[in-house]
Amino acid sequence: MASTEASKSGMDTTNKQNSSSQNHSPLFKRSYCRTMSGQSTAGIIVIGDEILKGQTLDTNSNFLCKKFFTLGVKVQKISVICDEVDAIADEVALFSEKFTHVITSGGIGPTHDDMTFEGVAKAFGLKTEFHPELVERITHWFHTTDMTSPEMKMAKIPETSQLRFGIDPKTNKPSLYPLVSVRNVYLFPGIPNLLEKAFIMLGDIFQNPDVKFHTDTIYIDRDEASIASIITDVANRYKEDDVVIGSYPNLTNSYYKVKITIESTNPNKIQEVHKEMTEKMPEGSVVVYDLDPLHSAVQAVYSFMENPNKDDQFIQCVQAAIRTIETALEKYSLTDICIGFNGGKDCTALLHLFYAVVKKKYPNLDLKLQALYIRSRCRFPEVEKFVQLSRDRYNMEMLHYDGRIKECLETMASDRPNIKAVIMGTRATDPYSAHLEEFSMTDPNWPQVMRVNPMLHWQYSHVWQFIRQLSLPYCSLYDRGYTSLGSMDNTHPNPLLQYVDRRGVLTYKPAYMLESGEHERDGRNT
Ligand SMILES: Cc1cc2nc3c(=O)[nH]c(=O)nc-3n(C[C@H](O)[C@H](O)[C@H](O)COP(=O)(O)OP(=O)(O)OC[C@H]3O[C@@H](n4cnc5c(N)ncnc54)[C@H](O)[C@@H]3O)c2cc1C
Ligand SMILES: NC(=O)C1=CN([C@@H]2O[C@H](COP(=O)(O)OP(=O)(O)OC[C@H]3O[C@@H](n4cnc5c(N)ncnc54)[C@H](O)[C@@H]3O)[C@@H](O)[C@H]2O)C=CC1
Ligand SMILES: [Co+2]
Ligand SMILES: [K+]
Ligand SMILES: [Mg+2]
Repeated sequence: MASTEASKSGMDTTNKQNSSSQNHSPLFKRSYCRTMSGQSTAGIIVIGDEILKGQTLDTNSNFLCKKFFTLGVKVQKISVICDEVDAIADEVALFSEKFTHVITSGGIGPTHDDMTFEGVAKAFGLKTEFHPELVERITHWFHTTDMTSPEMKMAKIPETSQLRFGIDPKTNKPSLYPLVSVRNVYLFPGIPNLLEKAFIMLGDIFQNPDVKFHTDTIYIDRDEASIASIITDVANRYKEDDVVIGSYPNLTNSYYKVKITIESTNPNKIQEVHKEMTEKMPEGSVVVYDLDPLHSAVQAVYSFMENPNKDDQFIQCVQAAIRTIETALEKYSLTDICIGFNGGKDCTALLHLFYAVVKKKYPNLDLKLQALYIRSRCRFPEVEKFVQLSRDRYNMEMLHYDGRIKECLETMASDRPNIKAVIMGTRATDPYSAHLEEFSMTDPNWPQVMRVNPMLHWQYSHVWQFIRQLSLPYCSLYDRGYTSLGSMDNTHPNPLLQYVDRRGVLTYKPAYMLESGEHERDGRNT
């Protein structure tokens, strides 16, 4: 079976062989995007009428780009083409020339519109033929020996194809269905979870064993235009080195406006560029930002416990909050307790504390945290959205109720009698909260649950210090001058944060810039 391409297709092997072997060397110069020496490149061809008709959103190419990035392979181009033999042949021939690896997604199934095998064969001037091993599998699988059946069509692949069976990580056995490749072209099925499974099993064949890629990220809290010359200047100085610098503005993140990425095969180079770039940036513009604060939640939260600084009020408050939550978890099991989460800043800080203390106490927990969310009428859509995002981020089971808090608690008492305690972000400066303690039952004329208030003595500034120090996401309204959230008809941005920006537009500073915490409710009519 394994015949060399030359004899089969009678092609002039010299220049074909050289050129194809030549373009296998990752060093060839005509690549589109900058690559580092030794770096392999890839091209992705998404095949499917359904994509071009907008009926199916292409997720395969994004999945493949993420995977290739971690493998250190530089994806240079993605193209989406229709299920047509000539379109496939042309694109595959071009990509096979230009890139180290070519991935096709789609069109290898049994239906009439699956033409990828014919297309790839045509790209290399090959015929398709029944591959004995695939015939045998398909016969056995679909119980058919009819060579004209649609199923058997999947066994008709380009001559000289290679079959690759990965090891299924779940069963640790060879995968049932092989991946077909022809030269440097790998033909994946279009169905996302089949493509993803196949790639996860086989992706290592694309890894450059001898080159390791390092990436580093710098976050800047200035708009990109104001620092573009610095970035360009540094990038030019390292143009000839094995360094690729990227700049990515982000208009919605609460912590940074530009993310700078530095990629290189040489870790020392990365250090050098990092140092030079950060030194050249404006004073105070480089921010420490944690992309995934949940990942480091336990370590970050419990590092406060090790902080010996006895007279730092903020540290004391955080330590006290951790201890109160730990005590609550001694008294109540996770089914007895829930967190009152209404998307506000206080319970945003509280949720992270609660999450970290629970994770420390129950490291292998797969239980969802229970959260109570009583929705007031005409609530802000931004709050609603943030509550959903937080639910997913912290894997919470939301107990939703609509209406007045007291009634909702009554309803909860009957349909969730297991809830005995609610952890809340109440602070003593909240209305009617001065008398509260860390553990205070609800008032006698209220449904009886234990209110747990770990943040009772936190000041307004402590809440923001905690949130921002840990890069916690928070409701976007707080970046627009809202300092305390009620419903839309009784809340507006805090007048104390108001200012006129350089274009003469009236804007508001973010909530964390409010100096005097006692004015936190100046934006509330009630
Ligand atoms: C579980 C619970 C028990 C209560 N018990 C009493 C009581 O016994 N006597 C009494 O007079 N008042 C009680 N209240 C009402 C409370 O005193 C406040 O009026 C109410 O929490 C709104 O506080 P706030 O406007 O300061 O908002 P926040 O400052 O946002 O409230 C502080 C914390 O309460 C929790 N919380 C507030 N509103 C909600 C909500 N809609 N959904 C989920 N969690 C929320 C959050 O954890 C929040 O961090 C209770 C409220 C709750 C949620
Ligand atoms: N198990 C396996 O690994 C293999 C299975 N097959 C068979 O082939 C058929 C499916 O393979 P193909 O014909 O290649 O699929 P296809 O090209 O027919 O696409 C199938 C469906 O996958 C989705 N899809 C396609 N491209 C996508 C993209 N880029 N992003 C997101 N979604 C996308 C679309 O919903 C499309 O209708 C099935 O019948 C399967 O049994 C064939 C080979 C391998
Ligand atoms: Co198909
Ligand atoms: K199809
Ligand atoms: Mg298709």
